[in-house]
Amino acid sequence: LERLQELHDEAAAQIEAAETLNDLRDVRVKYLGKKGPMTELMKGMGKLSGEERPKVGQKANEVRESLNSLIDVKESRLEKEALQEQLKAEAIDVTLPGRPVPRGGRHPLTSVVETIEDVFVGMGFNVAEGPEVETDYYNFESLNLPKHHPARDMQDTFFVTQDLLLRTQTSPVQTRTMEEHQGQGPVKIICPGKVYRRDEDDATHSHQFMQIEGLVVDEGIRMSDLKGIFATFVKEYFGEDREIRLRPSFFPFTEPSAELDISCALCGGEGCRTCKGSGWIEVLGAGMVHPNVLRMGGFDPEKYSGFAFGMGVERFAMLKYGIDDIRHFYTNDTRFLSQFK
Ligand SMILES: Cc1ccc(OCc2nc(C(=O)N[C@H]3CCS(=O)(=O)C3)cs2)cc1
Repeated sequence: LERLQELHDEAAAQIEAAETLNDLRDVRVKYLGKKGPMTELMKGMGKLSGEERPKVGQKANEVRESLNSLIDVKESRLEKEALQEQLKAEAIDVTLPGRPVPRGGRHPLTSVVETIEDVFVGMGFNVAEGPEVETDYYNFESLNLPKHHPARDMQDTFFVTQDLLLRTQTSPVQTRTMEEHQGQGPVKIICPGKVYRRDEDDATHSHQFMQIEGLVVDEGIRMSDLKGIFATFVKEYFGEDREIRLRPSFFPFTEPSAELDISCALCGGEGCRTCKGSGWIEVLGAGMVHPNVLRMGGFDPEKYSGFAFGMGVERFAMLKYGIDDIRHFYTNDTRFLSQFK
């Protein structure tokens, strides 16, 4: 009987000390299994006296039941703990913010072109595009720049062959569009696109840049139409409280010609670094289409008149975003580009 009690206490202690379900199973096999001490004891029952045998048998059953219930209790506790551990490990915090998905973005020049296009399309302009490799005729001659004109100078232009070149402005698209109209107005287009100049790159000059030119040809087009279109464009693009002014200028393809200034947004016209103290910022060039250009485009200058303009896209982007070096647009540095997502 003492032996049975010893066994019970020994096993109970190991059950209590068990840390995993495996430890517990080992204790059950060790004490209650076929080769365990309990079985050994039961084998010895035969040698006991008549009065002792039932007592030992009963004690043995009590020990076995007690150990089984101790094991069951411990087992369910270990299983509960294991489940708690698993739940904690696999817990998902559904309130966490989603992981950002890396995504691309528009190039700043693309978004400036699209914004300016929207304004002019809103005023009834169509968008026209054309080839970047152009003939000498469309890039120069049709724009009233006859052979040997200084603007054709080799130093400014990338020539592919004697007659083929990289366009220095998007004006050829306007000539091509006029030709397609067979002398019938109205023409009302803007021509965005890449242009190329054989020039040393620096903070404000790039050998490749973008332009948006425009052309309106119809009967009775006047300088006031030109001014009206720009008044609307500048207020929509640069803000309602911007003022505009036209300064006389010269271009071979327009007569009279002008340059358009807008009042400086930073100093409101007092003068600052951005507007070099003048209070005004030049944004584009324009003028009434030269009669020779109309004629070469197939329009009768006695019947039709028109105005045209040209603007540098990088200049608009640099004004809008406060960028100080034009080369940022073309070096594909994601530290620069990712600011415009
Ligand atoms: C048939 C045709 C007739 C006339 C045309 O006149 C296009 C014009 N461009 C300008 C002008 O100032 N352009 C510059 C602005 C900044 S820039 O990008 O460096 C080029 C004035 S009038 C075009 C096509």
